[in-house]
Amino acid sequence: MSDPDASTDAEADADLDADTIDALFGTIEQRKRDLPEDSYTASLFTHEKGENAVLEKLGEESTELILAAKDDDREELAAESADFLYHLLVLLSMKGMSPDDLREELEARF
Ligand SMILES: N=c1c2ncn([C@@H]3O[C@H](COP(=O)(O)OP(=O)(O)OP(=O)(O)O)[C@@H](O)[C@H]3O)c2ncn1[C@@H]1O[C@H](COP(=O)(O)O)[C@@H](O)[C@H]1O
Repeated sequence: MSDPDASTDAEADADLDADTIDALFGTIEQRKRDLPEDSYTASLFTHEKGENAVLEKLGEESTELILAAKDDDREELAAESADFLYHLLVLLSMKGMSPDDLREELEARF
C-alpha cells in the first residue's frame, strides 16, 4: 500500500499552479523525507552540508541581492531573491516550520 503522505515530483509539479511557494516547500519536505542522492536540497539536510551551510547561503544571497538592488539590476534582483527564498524555506523546514508560520506572522501585523 502506498504512503498517502509521500508526495512525488509529479504531484509537486501539479501543485505549481496553485501556489509556487507552497509547491516548492512541498518538494523540500519530500527531499528531507526521502534524501535522494542526486538532490542538492537533500544534501542540505545531511551532515554533507547541514544548517550552517544554509545560514551561510542566506548571508551570501542577501549580500548579492543588496548589490543587485544597488545596481538597479531587476533580473539579478529577482534571481537572488529566489535563491534567498529557497534557502529560507529550507531553513523553515529544518526548524519544523512552514510558509504558514510566515503568513500568520504577516497577517497578524495587519
Ligand atoms: N529553488 C531551488 C534552488 N535555488 C537555489 N538552489 C541551489 O542553491 C545552490 C547555491 O546557490 P549558489 O548561487 O550559491 O550556487 P553555487 O555557487 O554553485 O553554490 P554551491 O553549490 O557551490 O554551494 C546552487 O546549487 C543552486 O542550484 C536551488 N536548488 C533547488 N531548488 C529547487 O528545489 C527543488 C528540489 O531540487 P533538488 O535540490 O535538485 O532536489 C526543485 O524544485 C528546485 O528547483
